[in-house]
Amino acid sequence: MKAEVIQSLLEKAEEARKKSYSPYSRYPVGAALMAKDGTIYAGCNVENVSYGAALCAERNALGSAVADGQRDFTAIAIIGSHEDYTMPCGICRQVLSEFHVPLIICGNSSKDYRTYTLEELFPSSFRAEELKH
Ligand SMILES: O=c1ccn([C@H]2C[C@H](O)[C@@H](CO)O2)c(=O)[nH]1
Repeated sequence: MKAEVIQSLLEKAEEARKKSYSPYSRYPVGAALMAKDGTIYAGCNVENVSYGAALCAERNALGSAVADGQRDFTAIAIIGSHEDYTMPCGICRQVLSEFHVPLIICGNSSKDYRTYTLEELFPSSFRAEELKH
């Protein structure tokens, strides 16, 4: 993926991060998911007084994209902390795996990031084919 495209995803993730509702953890996260047609869907974490009801930025971005009819994606960028690279949680890895989001860009600012393949972050995943066994 071209550096300029990664840059624009990180910028969108950073914008969404500013809208995070995270009064309990005080850890705002933003995500930006690119569909194969180039459309970008943003999401932020939305927490709840019942802590377990919190929704992560990545899953909110994916939900918006799917509701808009998207099923094929090229990459997702995530920004949480500005001190460290923000890695997706286990549940988000499972959900990204469902839609085969192939590239995960973990940023700590719009300029500094690391990229991982889905396979690197979520190897040997549980697959739909297994339900047929
Ligand atoms: O990849 C991540 C990791 C954490 N969070 C959120 C969940 C919770 O609101 C806060 C602290 O865990 O960060 C995300 O949105 N994405």
